[in-house]
Amino acid sequence: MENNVKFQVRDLDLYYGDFQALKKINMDIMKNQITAFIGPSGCGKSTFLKTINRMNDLIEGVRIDGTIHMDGVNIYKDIDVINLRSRVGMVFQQPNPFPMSIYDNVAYGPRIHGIKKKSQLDEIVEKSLRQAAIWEEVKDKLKKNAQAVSGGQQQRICIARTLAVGPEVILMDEPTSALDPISTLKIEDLAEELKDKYTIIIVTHNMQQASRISDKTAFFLHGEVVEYGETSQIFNNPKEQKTEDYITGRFG
Ligand SMILES: Nc1ncnc2c1ncn2[C@@H]1O[C@H](COP(=O)(O)OP(=O)(O)OP(=O)(O)O)[C@@H](O)[C@H]1O
Repeated sequence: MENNVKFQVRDLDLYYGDFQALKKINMDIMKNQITAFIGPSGCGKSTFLKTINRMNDLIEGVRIDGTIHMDGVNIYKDIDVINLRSRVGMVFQQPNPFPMSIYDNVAYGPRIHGIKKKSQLDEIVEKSLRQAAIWEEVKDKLKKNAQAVSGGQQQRICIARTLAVGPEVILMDEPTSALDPISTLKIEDLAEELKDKYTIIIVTHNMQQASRISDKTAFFLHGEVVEYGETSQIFNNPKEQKTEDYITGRFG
């Protein structure tokens, strides 16, 4: 396997009971890039994203066939879920800080992983908040409840919480859809900065966002990947008529 491939997805099918939500997905997702998933509502973007850190395993009646390898390791067979989730972090559509202080939110994961020393936690909290481009805004109110700041700030705190456990991959499920335009741009800038160190996969309904920040784009329709390639190619010169129809707004 090429060593710049982070995830190798082969013939992935996912069923919710009788309903097939993903159909024969084949995709190589690259390290240190931003990969965007686009497509109309219900086409399977979030379902696919969640298979990457095995969030669907929690749902009753889900069946998954095919394989996903991360750095050559089968994530459904050869790695436990706890380990996988510490390496593959996730940021959700609605900022979801825990009802506790900003500091405790970011220290939460490291504490679960057994880090107790205050100086070490202080260091991780500051570093993570800095990386999430929110340190300057919250450094004087780390004891404040994380739910009592703006939505855009909450989302960056959630990103810091994800970074604090030292993941390699960040999955983002429509991370800016609940945010105002300025906060959205901050998260987009942040994603671009973070890709030097992380592999980022983002589900977005916002096509400008996908074309602004992603390196590769996958267009999903009815559980299938219609087209996957360089973002500039997908947006400027799509090979498939269905992709063109979607990105030009002819259906959606
Ligand atoms: N827990 C579930 N049980 C049964 N069906 C589900 C479940 N979650 C999703 N689905 C179905 O699977 C399909 C894909 O859903 P998914 O949420 O992955 O789509 P999406 O492309 O992310 O949509 P959106 O853009 O609206 O978030 C949809 O038809 C949805 O109704």
